[in-house]
Amino acid sequence: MIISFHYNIGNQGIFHNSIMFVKKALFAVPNSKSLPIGLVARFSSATGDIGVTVNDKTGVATVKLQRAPVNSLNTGFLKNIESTLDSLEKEKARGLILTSGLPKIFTAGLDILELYNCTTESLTTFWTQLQSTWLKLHATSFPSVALINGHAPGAGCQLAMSCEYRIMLGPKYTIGLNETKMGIIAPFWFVDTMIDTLGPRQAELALTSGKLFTSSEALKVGLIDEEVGSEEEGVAKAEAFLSQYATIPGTARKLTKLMIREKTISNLVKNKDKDLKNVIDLITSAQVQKGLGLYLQSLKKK
Ligand SMILES: CCCC/C=C\CC(=O)SCCNC(=O)CCNC(=O)[C@H](O)C(C)(C)COP(=O)(O)OP(=O)(O)OC[C@H]1O[C@@H](n2cnc3c(N)ncnc32)[C@H](O)[C@@H]1OP(=O)(O)O
Repeated sequence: MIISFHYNIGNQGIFHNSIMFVKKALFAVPNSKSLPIGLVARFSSATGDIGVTVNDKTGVATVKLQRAPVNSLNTGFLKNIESTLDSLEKEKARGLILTSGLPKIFTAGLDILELYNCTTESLTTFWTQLQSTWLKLHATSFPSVALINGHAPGAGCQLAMSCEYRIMLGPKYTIGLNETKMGIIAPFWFVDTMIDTLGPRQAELALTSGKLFTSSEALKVGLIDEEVGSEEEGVAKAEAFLSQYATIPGTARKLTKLMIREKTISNLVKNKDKDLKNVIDLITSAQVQKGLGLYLQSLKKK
């Protein structure tokens, strides 16, 4: 077994090293870093770090999101995720395992600091990037698995639902679209995605109450496909899921996926401007700004 070392200087000048085994090759992704879990830096860089490893036997890429402290999704991080997906498409990856390199958090969803005290201009940049990153993830040509190894509220749940298979580490973490709890409304394409995943009845119950599901509750309603007791088990299950596609012709697989997702995708593509306007009207209102301020304070007080 050959072990190779990679030394990267993080955005904030923090020194990292990582150990990768011979079966895995470092994938050339712009702006990406490979950080071992134990060396996650406690800073929140503008673009975050994305660790990408590709198994050179199977062609499956493991993408680890790393933007301390909670992988919240800001414009730069979303852009970084989108570039990573672009690179994987270009390099013809055979599968994706999307997971977190941080302990306890898959992603805390949208960076609330992008919503609070924002300007119409900054919100437009942020929201347009979110739409674009989501469209890319939702329509990848390769099969995708979310290995949810921590909490996944709000847009964290949305990213997970856009993968084709969800495996969640139990039993401590929660997942769901909790927007109504914050006094905001999930955008229509979040709602569409949840309906596609849970069916209208369970989606309505979940969305109206802003429910955050434990892993076993999520399994019961079909929000996740498998619950596991350890990350190792999760990786093994993700690899097993993806391995079934090794013998399925890629184009037939991809076109079938896109046919099933077409309605939800084209609903956003056709209504991007309307969606943006809805968000600007909602988020810049005095009432929502006050609520977001209180929510941020409550998170900081914990
Ligand atoms: C029309 C608009 C629609 C909007 C659509 C989408 C909705 C979203 O995605 S909104 C975001 C939804 N997410 C949440 O509500 C999660 C909020 N966070 C949490 O519940 C907890 O932080 C979490 C369970 C994720 C982690 O808990 P802890 O491990 O205990 O960490 P802390 O709570 O101490 O947090 C550490 C640090 O991070 C800040 N934080 C947390 N979440 C966010 C966030 N989403 N955006 C920005 N910042 C966040 C938190 O305030 C702490 O900050 P400091 O106190 O300064 O360290």
